[in-house]
Amino acid sequence: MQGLVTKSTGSWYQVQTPDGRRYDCRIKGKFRIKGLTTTNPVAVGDKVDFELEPEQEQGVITKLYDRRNYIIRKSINLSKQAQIIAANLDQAYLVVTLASPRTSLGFIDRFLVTAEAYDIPASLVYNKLDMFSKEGLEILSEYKMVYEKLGYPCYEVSALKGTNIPALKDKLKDKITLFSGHSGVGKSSLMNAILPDLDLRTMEVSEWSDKGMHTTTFAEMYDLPGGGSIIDTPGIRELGVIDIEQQELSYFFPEMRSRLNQCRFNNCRHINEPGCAVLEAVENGDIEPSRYESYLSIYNGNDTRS
Ligand SMILES: Nc1nc2c(ncn2[C@@H]2O[C@H](COP(=O)(O)OP(=O)(O)OP(=O)(O)O)[C@@H](O)[C@H]2O)c(=O)[nH]1
Ligand SMILES: [Zn+2]
Repeated sequence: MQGLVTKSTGSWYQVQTPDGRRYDCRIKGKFRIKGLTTTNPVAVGDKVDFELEPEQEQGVITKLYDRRNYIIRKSINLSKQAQIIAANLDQAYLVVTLASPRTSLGFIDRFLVTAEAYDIPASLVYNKLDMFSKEGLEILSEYKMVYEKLGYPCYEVSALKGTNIPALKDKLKDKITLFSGHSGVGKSSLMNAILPDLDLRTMEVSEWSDKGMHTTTFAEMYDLPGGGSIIDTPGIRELGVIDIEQQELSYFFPEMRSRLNQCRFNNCRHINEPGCAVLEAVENGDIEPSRYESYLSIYNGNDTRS
């Protein structure tokens, strides 16, 4: 049978067939991806073949189909190992807040660079709109302008009050969307507002523990009532930017990418080179200083997680 992986614990995978049934499956044999050593070979969003074990409700995954794209998380140790979080995404949404807690611009830019590197369209969802003062709303519209100009759609919502949730739902229709965000930005509240029957989740989790499966999920997919699905990544703070060479980094900033062929040197690092079109654009205000700071920070390998 063919199915879609909707949940993964690293040893168990939940696979959904086109008729909507879900089966718990294990993996048999080895699945290797060229050039990438991963701790989990199959991830949420993967299309697989599986066979049910005789007289059992559980199955064995026998084939993994090619991925359109995938996102990974670096392992904590220094080995080259990575964990695949999700595969075959149509878009990635980062939930952010301007206050309580404030999502830093460095964090946002890092997320956007990662999405560019994986070739996944990214959007920003500003939550807790109900908390904004008049000045706050002005700052918000400035932020939105910066990112929208770069081609990243921005939405302002209140999960608490339900503001602009129907418009957001429209954008999710028939797409597979990854939701990401710092702890406390209201990602869970937002998902509850989008998926009215999310209470199902807690039930499923306890069912899994009854079977003695360990229930630390990397990611989980939920179907939207009107078509499409969203992928939640509980406990994952940041997507890993691995495999980006320093020389490639500017390519993942759209405002730099469009100027790269105007630099005097074709191996320009855009740091202090004469005739650098990027530096020139920063100086005359065509590139946002905060974006350039993020470039330098990622270039120098600094952690911008705060
Ligand atoms: N005022 C306001 N508060 C909100 C809104 N959305 C969420 N909150 C509050 O923000 C806090 C964090 O919300 P959660 O939904 O738990 O946030 P989360 O991002 O899932 O965070 P973790 O559960 O830590 O991963 C809670 O106290 C929510 O009630 C909103 O739109 N407006
Ligand atoms: Zn340059």
